[in-house]
Amino acid sequence: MIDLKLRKSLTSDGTAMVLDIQLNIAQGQFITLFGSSGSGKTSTLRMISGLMTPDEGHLLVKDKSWFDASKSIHVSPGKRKLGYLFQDYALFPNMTVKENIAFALADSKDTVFLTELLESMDLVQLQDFSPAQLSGGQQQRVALARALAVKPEILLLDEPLSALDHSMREKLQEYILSIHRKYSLTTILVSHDVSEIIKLSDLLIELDNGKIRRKCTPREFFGAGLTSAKFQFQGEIIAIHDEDVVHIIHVKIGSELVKVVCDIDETKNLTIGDKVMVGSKAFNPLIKKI
Ligand SMILES: Nc1ncnc2c1ncn2[C@@H]1O[C@H](COP(=O)(O)OP(=O)(O)OP(=O)(O)O)[C@@H](O)[C@H]1O
Repeated sequence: MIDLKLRKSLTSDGTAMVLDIQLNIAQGQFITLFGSSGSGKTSTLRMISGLMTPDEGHLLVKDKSWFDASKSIHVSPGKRKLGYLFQDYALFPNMTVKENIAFALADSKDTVFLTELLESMDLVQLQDFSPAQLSGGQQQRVALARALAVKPEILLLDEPLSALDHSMREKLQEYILSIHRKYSLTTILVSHDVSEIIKLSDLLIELDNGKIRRKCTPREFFGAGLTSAKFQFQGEIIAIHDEDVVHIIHVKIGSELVKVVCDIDETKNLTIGDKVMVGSKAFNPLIKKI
C-alpha cells in the first residue's frame, strides 16, 4: 500500500549523513521506527508528510504518486491524506475543542463525522472547553481527533505520548490502537518506549545512521536471548560497581532501583545510561542491552 524509496543528505551532529531507506508497508499495518537519536526517524516521517523534500526516490500511497524525483512529482503536504501527531499538541489556543477539530475537517459541513470523532475520543463533555482548560492527555486526545479529521490514509505519530505520565500514556495507547483499527489506518510511530512499541506495533524498523538495520516483530527485537524469561522490565543503568570478580549493575526501573549481579564478561558492553531489559528465569536475573 505504501511503497517508498527515499534518499536525502542530512547533517548529523555536524557530520554528513545520507538517509536512505526503502520500505513496503501493507494497508492496516502498525509500524514503529526505532533507533538512536539522530538516526533519521523524524526526517523519515517529514519526508512522508511532504514537509521535507527527498533528494531522490519515490513515494507511492495506494498506487498514487505523492513524490517522484525522476518525474518532478511533489504533492504538497496539505494534499496528502495523512494525520501527523507530535509530542507538542499544537492546538489553537483561541478555539474550543470542537472548533479545533472542526477546523481540520476534510468537509467542514460533515457534522456527523465531527460528532463521531468527539465520541470516539471521549471529548463530548469537553467540546466547549479551551485547550488551556485541559490536561496534557486530554489535549493530546484533541490533537489525535484533529489528525483524524482529514480522514487520513496514513497516521504519523512522532513520540506523541512522551510528555505524558505513565497512566495517561497507557490510556492514550488504548485510544491510538482503537482508532488505528476502527479506521483501518496505516500507522507509523516513532517511539523509544519498549512496552509501548510491543503493545502497539506489528513491525519494528530499526534505523541506524540513516539506514534500515533490522526489520522484525517488536517481540523478536526486544526479546532475543530473554524470550523464555518469566518476566521482563525495561530500565536504565545508573551505576556499575566492582565487587571482586563480579559487577553489580544498578538499574532504574520506573521509580524502583534493582541491583543485578553479573559476571565481568556479561557486562563488557554495558555503560551507565544504557537502556536494558532485566528479566528473570528460574530465579537467575538476566540483563540485556537494548
Ligand atoms: N532539514 C535538514 N537538513 C539537514 N539536516 C537535517 C535536517 N533535519 C534534520 N537534520 C539532521 O538529520 C539528522 C537526523 O535527524 P532526525 O530528527 O531525523 O533524527 P531522529 O532519529 O528523529 O532523532 P531523535 O530521536 O533525537 O528525534 C540530525 O542530525 C539532524 O540534525
